[in-house]
Amino acid sequence: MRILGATDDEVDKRQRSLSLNMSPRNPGTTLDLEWISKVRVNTQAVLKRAQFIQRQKIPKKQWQAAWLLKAVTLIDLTTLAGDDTSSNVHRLCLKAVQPVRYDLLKKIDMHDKVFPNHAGKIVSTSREKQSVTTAAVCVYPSRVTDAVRSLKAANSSLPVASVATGFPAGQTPLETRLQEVRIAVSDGATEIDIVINRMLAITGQWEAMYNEIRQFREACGPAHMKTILAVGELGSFTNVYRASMVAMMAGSDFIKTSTGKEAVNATYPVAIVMVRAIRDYFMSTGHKVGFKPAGGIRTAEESLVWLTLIKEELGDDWLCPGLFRLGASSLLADIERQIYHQVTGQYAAYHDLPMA
Ligand SMILES: O=C[C@H](O)COP(=O)(O)O
Repeated sequence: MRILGATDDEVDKRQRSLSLNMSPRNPGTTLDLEWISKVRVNTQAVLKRAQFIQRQKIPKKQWQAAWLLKAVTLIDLTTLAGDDTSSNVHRLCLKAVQPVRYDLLKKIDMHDKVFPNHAGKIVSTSREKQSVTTAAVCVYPSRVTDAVRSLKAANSSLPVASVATGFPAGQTPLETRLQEVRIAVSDGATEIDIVINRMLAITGQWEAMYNEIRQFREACGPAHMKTILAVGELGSFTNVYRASMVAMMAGSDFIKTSTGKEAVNATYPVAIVMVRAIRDYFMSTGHKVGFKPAGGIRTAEESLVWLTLIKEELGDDWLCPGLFRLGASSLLADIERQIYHQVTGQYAAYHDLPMA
């Protein structure tokens, strides 16, 4: 997988010039159907690469604590349940603002370190001067106002992400899906996680898919758009690559693996295909698109494999909230337990750590 029709010299030259002139958002491009139709993904090569990534050594001791904290700052802390209420969204927001116990951070001298958020700004609460936060909270459109209110009360500028466009199936009329995006933005969401129309991707209607995503991008206005491909329902790696590329050409700021509601969610092989598409798109256009694996990511160890995958495939530039997120509803609890273990040498009981 690489730029079609470009020589190695051209690619090198382009990469050098692009690193000096980056655009913060992806404006998209015209739809290049020739590129899409010529793509073929080598399944064996993808599987081999995914195995290699999984076999990489995981950092130990204080390095592990540092990597785990980094993972925390990249989480879109999510609740997407039918029984979500303003009170569990409030609890989620408080956990996002203070994801790791203050005394644990203090013991590893990380209580006053600052981390840039997706916009390169420093996020902190005035009360505790706590600077380790998650990257964002992610909720259903009806809960956006609750999240905005809770974060404001906590004096936090953390972004609120809203899923939209008939999440998770995307099987509602286009006008309804567009209206859902507009409402979430006007309620205060600054990030919108749209789902693609899988029917269009499965049947190869790339132009129609491109046009829909373009309209979602317009409806998002200034809000950053993450496009969920629901990879477990796309049938093949080649289709995943094609859908990734079409989504980026249509102006997605991020491409995201899954809703968390499909039978197969974020897997390493599918991530390899998506990040190679991101790299090819960057080399061809100069626009950096972010990547968000989501769905079924539960353990601290998995989070370290995800960081390794990004570091190996896209480089350190991508390891920031502006270009990488972990979408997860229950990952943070395990990471905090591991940090507790690193700091105290003991395993935390459930009552030792506040819940999300
Ligand atoms: O977008 C995020 C996903 O819905 C989260 O999935 P999860 O509940 O399996 O962590």
